[in-house]
Amino acid sequence: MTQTAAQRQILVVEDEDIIRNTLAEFLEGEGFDVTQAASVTEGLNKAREQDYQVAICDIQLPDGDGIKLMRQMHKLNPSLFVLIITAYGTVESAVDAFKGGAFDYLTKPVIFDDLSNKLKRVFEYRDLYLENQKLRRELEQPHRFDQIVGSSEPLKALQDSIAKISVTNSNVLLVGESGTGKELFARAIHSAGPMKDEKFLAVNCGARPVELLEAEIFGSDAPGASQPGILRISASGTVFLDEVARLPMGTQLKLLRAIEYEESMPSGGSETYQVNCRIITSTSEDLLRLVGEQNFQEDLFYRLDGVKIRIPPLRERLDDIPELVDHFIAKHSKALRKRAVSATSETIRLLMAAQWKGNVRQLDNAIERAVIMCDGTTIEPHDLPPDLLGMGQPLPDTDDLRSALRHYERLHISRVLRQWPDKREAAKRLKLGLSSLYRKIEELSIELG
Ligand SMILES: Nc1ncnc2c1ncn2[C@@H]1O[C@H](COP(=O)(O)OP(=O)(O)OP(=O)(O)O)[C@@H](O)[C@H]1O
Repeated sequence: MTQTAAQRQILVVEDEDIIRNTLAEFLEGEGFDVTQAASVTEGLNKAREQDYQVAICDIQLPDGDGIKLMRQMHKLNPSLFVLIITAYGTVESAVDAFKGGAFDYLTKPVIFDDLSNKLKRVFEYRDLYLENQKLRRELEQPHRFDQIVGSSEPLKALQDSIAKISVTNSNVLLVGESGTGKELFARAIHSAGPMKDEKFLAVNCGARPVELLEAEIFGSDAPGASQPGILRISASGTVFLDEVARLPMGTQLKLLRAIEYEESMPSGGSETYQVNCRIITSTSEDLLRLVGEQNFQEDLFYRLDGVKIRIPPLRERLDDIPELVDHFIAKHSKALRKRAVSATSETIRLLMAAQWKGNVRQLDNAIERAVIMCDGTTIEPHDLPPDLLGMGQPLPDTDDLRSALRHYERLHISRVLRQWPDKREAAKRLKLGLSSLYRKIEELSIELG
């Protein structure tokens, strides 16, 4: 998407006040959103606070050089494009600037026409570059299913499995924590299968009187309570039984029969009917454990477990978060008629450090809230739900100060470690020595993710 000049943010790092102010004035006149910094330290701080699209940096700054600053800013934001300002006639420094990753350079005194042309080029190139990256990501995913967002290695492997299984029309068990996308994957399997034009019918097997549940699944011919039942009306489509472990034991036997003999009987009826559909089941529980506890039929378990797909929790595929965030921002901005278009790198970094016990559904809800709270077009860390990073953790259940301090210490160190998994970096942030950090991890029994 091409942005207008007003949406484009430029950081100008130049120590000479008069040059910096003139540049800023000119750029603002051209419609850019300009932030000024007079040193490496200030420039770096600004780059940490916000993502700029372009930075214009003087090569010589009072506390360091612009090329080093450019390298550090690239680490924070790899899609930042930099124009370096060099003194007139210093070819070597222009070469250094290119080697260091600058897009182009300007010589002092800066000529506005030259600056305008170079900026025009940089933004055109940047749009093409980002578009190209997006296309490349899409091309790298041969089995991409439209609705499934993410390109982490675990998700790619999952998409491969789904692509293979969907064409066979066999029954499938999807195993994954709540909110990982089991229903979404069930729909994807159906839509990529040979019977994609037939019906997809879903039922949640939890919390319902057994008669109602059985009528809904197998049908009922009882007078006054007749129901077709999804196994009967799905014909050769797909039936999705969500949370299959919640089926009562007797109902599980009926399901086993429907799968084994490919036929079923409605309650209160006297004639069997053919079951021709694909049956996709899902569970967030450990079925084998339930079999051990005699809460799940062993035969049904072996039937279902044959073709099983595990959907990894979000914490095992954090690389999907940036794409999911973009996807949910677009979804909610549209629904809420808001202008939010992106999240800052800091926001993404915080999101990647959160625990996500509620998986993708929780991320979806967090972004919805952030889109509502967001004032401008960019989602900032303060727009996120406050309890996301453990700020809303339960209070310690003791009045003893020492235990309470240990409790907070554990929470704080765990949060920093999630955010900075590299222990050296975490120790630096915590202002602890590395060995002290290791000692604390052991003393406080901190689990490492
Ligand atoms: N990879 C993904 N890409 C896009 N949206 C996703 C993805 N995974 C999950 N979602 C979305 O997250 C929400 C939760 O997904 P879904 O209902 O399929 O999860 P579930 O595992 O079936 O949850 P539950 O077990 O609680 O029923 C849905 O809005 C779904 O569209």
